[in-house]
Amino acid sequence: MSGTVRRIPVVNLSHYRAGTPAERARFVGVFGDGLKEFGFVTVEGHGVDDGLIRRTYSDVERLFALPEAVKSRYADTERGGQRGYIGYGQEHARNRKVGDLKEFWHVGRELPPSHRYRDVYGANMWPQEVATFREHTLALFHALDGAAGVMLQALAEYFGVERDTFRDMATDGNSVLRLIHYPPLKERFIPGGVRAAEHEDINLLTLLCEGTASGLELLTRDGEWLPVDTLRGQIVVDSGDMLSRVTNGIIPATTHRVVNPRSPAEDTVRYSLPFFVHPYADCVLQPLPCTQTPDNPARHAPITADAFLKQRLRENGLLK
Ligand SMILES: O=C(O)CCC(=O)C(=O)O
Ligand SMILES: [Fe+2]
Repeated sequence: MSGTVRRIPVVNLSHYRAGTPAERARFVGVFGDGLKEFGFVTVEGHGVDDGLIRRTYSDVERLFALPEAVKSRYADTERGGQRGYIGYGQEHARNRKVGDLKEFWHVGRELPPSHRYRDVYGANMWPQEVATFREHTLALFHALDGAAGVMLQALAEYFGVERDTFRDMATDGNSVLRLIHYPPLKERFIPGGVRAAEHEDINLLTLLCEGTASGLELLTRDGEWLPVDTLRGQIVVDSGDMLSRVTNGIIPATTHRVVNPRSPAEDTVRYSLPFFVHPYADCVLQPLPCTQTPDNPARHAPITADAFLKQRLRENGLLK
C-alpha cells in the first residue's frame, strides 16, 4: 500500500472510545495503517475543547509579544530548554547549523515535589506577565495527554499486544506542550533559515492542534512534500523516533518541516501548539518482541528514554 495514499487519513477518536466493536476495529486499522504507511493521521472527536485551544493561543500571543529581556528571564539553562523559554534561532534540525526561525516555550508535566522524576524533568516556569497562562496551558496539557493515552491504547491493539503497553510507557512520561511563535520573516531573518527545517520528532507520538497559518509539510514515503492543512477542531498526529524504536521501524518516524511563507505573504505570523508524548525517563526503548522477526531483526540496541532524549537535544543544539 506504501505510496498509494494521497490524502492524510481521518479518524474519529470517539469511535474508539465509545463506538461499536466494528467502529473500534476500524479506528485501530486506519490509525495504525495511517501512521505506518503515511506518517500522519488527522484525528477528530478527540475531546480537546476548542475554546481551550483558542484561549491558549490568545495567551501565547501575549507571551511572545513581551520584550526579549522579559522572556529570557524564563530560559532554562540546565535541562536543554525542556521548560520555559527558548529564544529565536536556538534550535536547529539535526545535521544543520542554521537555527530555525522560531522561538518557543515548553510546558511539562506537573509533578509533586516528592515525585521520583521531579528533579529529572525539572519544574515548569510560569510567566507572571500572562495571568491565565498556567491555568490554560496545564488544562491543555492534561486534555492532550488524555487523548494521547487513548490513541496509544488503539496502537497497542493494532500490534495485538496488551492494551496498555504503549500507554504505560507514557504514564508519568516527560511529555511537553510546545508553544511556538514564527515571527514575520522580515523581522529577524537568518540567512538560510527555515521556520522548521526538515526533521523527525524525538518522542512517541506528536499531537498538533491546528496551526494559525499554513506551512507544515510532510515527506511522503514517495519522497514528495505534501502540505498538511488542519481544519479547526482537528488534531494531526505523527510518529516520532521513539515509536520507531519500540516498533522496530514498523512505524517509521515521520519527516516533516514548516516552510517559510512566500511573497506576498512573507510577513504572516504563525503560532502552533505541538504536544510531544514522551515515555518516562527510565523506560527502555527496545523493540516489542512481536516486531522482531527473522526478516526484521532488532535494528537498535536498547537505550533509556532519558539517554535518547539527551542525545537528541545535544544534536539539536539545545543541550551543551
Ligand atoms: O509548527 C508546526 O506545525 C510543527 C512544529 C514541529 O514540527 C516541531 O516543533 O517539532
Ligand atoms: Fe516536529
